[in-house]
Amino acid sequence: MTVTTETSIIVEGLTKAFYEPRTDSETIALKNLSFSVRKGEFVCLVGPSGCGKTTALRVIADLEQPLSGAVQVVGGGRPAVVFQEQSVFPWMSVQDNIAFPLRVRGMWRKERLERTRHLIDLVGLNRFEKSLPHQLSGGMKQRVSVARALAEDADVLLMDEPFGALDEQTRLELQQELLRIWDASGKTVLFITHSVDEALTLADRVLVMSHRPGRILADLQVGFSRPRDVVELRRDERFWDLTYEVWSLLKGSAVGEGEA
Ligand SMILES: Nc1ncnc2c1ncn2[C@@H]1O[C@H](COP(=O)(O)OP(=O)(O)OP(=O)(O)O)[C@@H](O)[C@H]1O
Repeated sequence: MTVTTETSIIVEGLTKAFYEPRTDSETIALKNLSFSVRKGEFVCLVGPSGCGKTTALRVIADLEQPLSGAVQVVGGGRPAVVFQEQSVFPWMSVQDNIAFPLRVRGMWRKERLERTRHLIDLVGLNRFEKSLPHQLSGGMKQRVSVARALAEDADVLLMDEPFGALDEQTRLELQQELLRIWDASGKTVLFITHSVDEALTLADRVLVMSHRPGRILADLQVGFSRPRDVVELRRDERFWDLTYEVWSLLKGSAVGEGEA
């Protein structure tokens, strides 16, 4: 794989297996997975349930060790991660949740307050600074998670089905906001989703994975112009052509086909 100054994430020949001592069995989650992501690119990983998407992301985030292969996040710094389950601290206000990574970094109070205020503004949570998570809707809690990940100020943002548990309308709203934030931030985003629709709405490139053990079936360019309007996009015939293409690939990769 050619590594250039424009490369942000490199995944090469990644294999990961989980051993289950109770049944003395092994699950091969990933086998020889390779791909790369350019700096500032928005890449979505789609694939059937259990194909190893989360495992790949956890290895990239250094939360899991691979059996073989290598991962490199160029430019240093740990990637920030947003998970599907709302990973906010329930006892902390919106403001304190978002400020947490800044506090850990030892940022001075004045600067921390300014930065937190900016992030609250960015994710549209004004008037809710003092609220506790249980007083917020699911969509609002995910806004807090996104803001907290942005507070980490990492170049790479890894997102694992962050909008998966939300209703369609809230999901569309958050997709639009994420695009706006990403446009302004220049961050590299690797975003996992089950939704073909969501992947095509957000990504510059969609990587389609096979059933477990996951490998890349296709690497599709999504050439819609930016900034995108998540609703208007649906008037574009290419959106539906690509939807068909991805679904055909997923349908062609039958369950068990790729099992080791
Ligand atoms: N900690 C673990 N211990 C044992 N097996 C695991 C572990 N984590 C994942 N697996 C197995 O590895 C395979 C891949 O799981 P993974 O969560 O990466 O898939 P996924 O594509 O993210 O699935 P989904 O889309 O449903 O979240 C699955 O068969 C899963 O059961």
